[in-house]
Amino acid sequence: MQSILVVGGAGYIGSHMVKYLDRAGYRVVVLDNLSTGHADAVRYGELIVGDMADSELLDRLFRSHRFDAVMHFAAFSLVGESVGNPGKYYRNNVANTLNLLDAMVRHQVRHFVFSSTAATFGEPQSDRIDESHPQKPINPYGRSKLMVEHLLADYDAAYGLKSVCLRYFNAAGADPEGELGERHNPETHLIPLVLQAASGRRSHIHVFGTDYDTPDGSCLRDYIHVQDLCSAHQLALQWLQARQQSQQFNLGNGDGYSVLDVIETARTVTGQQIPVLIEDRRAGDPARLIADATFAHQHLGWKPEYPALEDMIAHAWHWEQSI
Ligand SMILES: NC(=O)c1ccc[n+]([C@@H]2O[C@H](COP(=O)([O-])OP(=O)(O)OC[C@H]3O[C@@H](n4cnc5c(N)ncnc54)[C@H](O)[C@@H]3O)[C@@H](O)[C@H]2O)c1
Ligand SMILES: O=c1ccn([C@@H]2O[C@H](COP(=O)(O)OP(=O)(O)O[C@H]3O[C@H](CO)[C@@H](O)[C@H](O)[C@H]3O)[C@@H](O)[C@H]2O)c(=O)[nH]1
Repeated sequence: MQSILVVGGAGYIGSHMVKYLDRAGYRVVVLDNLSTGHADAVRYGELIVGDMADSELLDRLFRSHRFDAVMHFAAFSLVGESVGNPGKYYRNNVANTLNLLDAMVRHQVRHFVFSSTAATFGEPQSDRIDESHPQKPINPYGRSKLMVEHLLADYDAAYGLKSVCLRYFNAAGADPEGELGERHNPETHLIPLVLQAASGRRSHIHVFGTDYDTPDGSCLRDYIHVQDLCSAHQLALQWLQARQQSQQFNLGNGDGYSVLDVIETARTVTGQQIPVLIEDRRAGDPARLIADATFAHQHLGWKPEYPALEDMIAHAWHWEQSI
């Protein structure tokens, strides 16, 4: 049985990954400092509460377990916040990740799956973004993730640490079985906020900008179901172990939905009024981010199970009503 260390496994995407790995027959250990995650989101495997900045803890952890690979979800990940507080992002996302990688090198764990992001690309120069698209991030969050991509290339060359960087577009939805979902506090992501407005937990949803160069003036994003991210991670790990080659993959569905499209779809799914207030643009937001994930389809054999925005919103709505 393979043993995987999931760093950040108490968070939104990480907790779904832990369940997915457990179901797929892996042994899972989670390291999480619970800064944005929840202990009760770790329903499977073992939770160790601690910080990846703590080298002594990492040494103990790597000594007491024989990990076949590390999946790394731990980061701060809010675009707007990163513009106002860049040090927080570079410290946790870059310096602390470096600490984790150094521990892996010390303990000779050679396979690493990294949560990168569409935010490493910046303003797109083509309708859909594939792996050859230039990476020119326009906010500190995107730059922090791109720095890790660069240092992973250097750690492969120097120490033979092989990695897969998965550049997710906008993660959405919840566990189709209803056991897990997105629970950020404060919440800043569009879909959970829209659903809080639908359930009456909020009076309305703000739309950040309707003057972008897009069909309805609001930003376009490519939403990907969290469960489909999980399947991509497992395939990427298998690919890495078979090929022993570092690689980057973009993960999205290739469809751009505007903020107003998301609100309209949520009205249909929930049957609720969702009052809207138009606001100024939010700092650091690119107008459109849409993936070309052909490479992941071809090389990983990845096929999203829930590509429809309606399904993502329906699963998130089920979760919203259960909490
Ligand atoms: N949510 C998205 O749409 C999206 C899109 C692209 C990339 N990503 C990336 O995916 C990853 C997971 O995102 P998420 O939405 O699940 O975020 P999240 O905030 O829900 O989860 C992150 C987890 O990491 C933990 N953590 C943070 N710093 C830590 C540290 N120093 N030591 C130990 N644990 C720490 C947090 O407590 C939390 O449980 C992040 O790296 C994020 O940048 C997310
Ligand atoms: O109350 C809100 C919240 C968001 N938005 C807009 O909705 C879109 C999506 O925003 P959000 O859900 O906050 O996600 P992003 O800022 O696009 O970032 C997500 O998606 C990125 C990849 O595309 C990841 O890297 C980030 O970690 C993840 O937070 C953006 O245009 C926002 O301006 C609103 O209009 N009103």
